Amino acid sequence: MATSATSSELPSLDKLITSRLTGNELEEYNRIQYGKNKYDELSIAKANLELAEKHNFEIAAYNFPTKNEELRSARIVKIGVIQHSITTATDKPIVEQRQGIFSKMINIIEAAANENVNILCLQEAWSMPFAFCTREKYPWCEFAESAIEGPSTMFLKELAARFGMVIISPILERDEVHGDTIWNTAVVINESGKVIGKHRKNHIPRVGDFNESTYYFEGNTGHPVFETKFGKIAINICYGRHHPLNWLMFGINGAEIVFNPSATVSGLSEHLWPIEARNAAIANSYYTCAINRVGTEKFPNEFTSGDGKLAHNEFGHFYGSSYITAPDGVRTPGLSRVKDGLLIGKVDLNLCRQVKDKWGFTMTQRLNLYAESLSNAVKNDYEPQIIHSN
Ligand SMILES: NC(=O)NCCC(=O)O
Repeated sequence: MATSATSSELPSLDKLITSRLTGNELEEYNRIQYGKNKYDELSIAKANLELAEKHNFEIAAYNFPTKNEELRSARIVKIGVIQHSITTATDKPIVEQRQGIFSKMINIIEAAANENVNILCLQEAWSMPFAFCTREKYPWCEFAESAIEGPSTMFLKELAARFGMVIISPILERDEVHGDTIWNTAVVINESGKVIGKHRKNHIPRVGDFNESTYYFEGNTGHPVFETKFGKIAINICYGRHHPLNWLMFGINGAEIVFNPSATVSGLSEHLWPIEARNAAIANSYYTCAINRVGTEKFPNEFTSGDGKLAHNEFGHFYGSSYITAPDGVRTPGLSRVKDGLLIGKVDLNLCRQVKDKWGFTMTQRLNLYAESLSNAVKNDYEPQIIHSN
């Protein structure tokens, strides 16, 4: 009922390229397409490769070399992102489904810790199936949990403290204090295992089978940037990646790394995936990390979404392909389209300012021009600025 791609799924776009091109052609492809003729791949500890082999996940790590400055010391941080499939059929008890995911995550998080990852982000709604396609309230609402003391937070708090790692945990949140409302939320846990805050998804999709608006409303937490021991981080949850102003506000608030935990399927968005988070890194002079689920999730009852498709009970293929982009637009290859994975980027946060100095995007962005234009554009009597030919 759960997981794994069909045998016809392409395992990896990047591997397809590297299996077809060699030598100078491959270097030219990489330079033009990804910004660097050769990736600076980091070696992975043998024990970790064995762990990955044993538990069937991919592990890859890349360095983003950055020029040393005279007056500021380098601010080297290891970022980790995890993509994973669900483990258990979606008609099994909730606790069993959640525990299945916890059990596999322990191995991947341990691998991240062994590679000295400082900040780790998981995928959207990581501890449950992405059941919002169904529009059924039960049992799916029962997965919603407290951001402070729900099972996912308790599980990750312990690991964050044990490994001295900041962990971002995107969950389905139940706010019991405020009307038992449900939210799509990323919880930020610091390296001591303390919840330092949360961000709620700002933009909720109403496209295809993404019937999330049946369950939760647009977030009410603005654009928080969390100042952690390892840098200033923010989270732009999934569909927010289609909204340039959402990315912009995290930049204005000083983010150095913006994570984009997502759940999206190949029929809908795969051609957009390599562009949006990468473009945001370029436009806002920060690092971005695009993280997608993997596998095909199947639900007990058929559903429709008013788009002419016949009733079905599979959401489609979550294509993984998580990747990291630096502020200069250089990116890593993507993780697999079909397999769980841990992707690590060793970055120097000084690059954010170096790119601002070089390209001047923050200096030239004309915020007050747009503030004025936008405040006019939202008025009911706004007349679009169109010059007619006659
Ligand atoms: N989870 C989510 O917001 N998905 C919407 C589809 C997309 O943005 O590609």
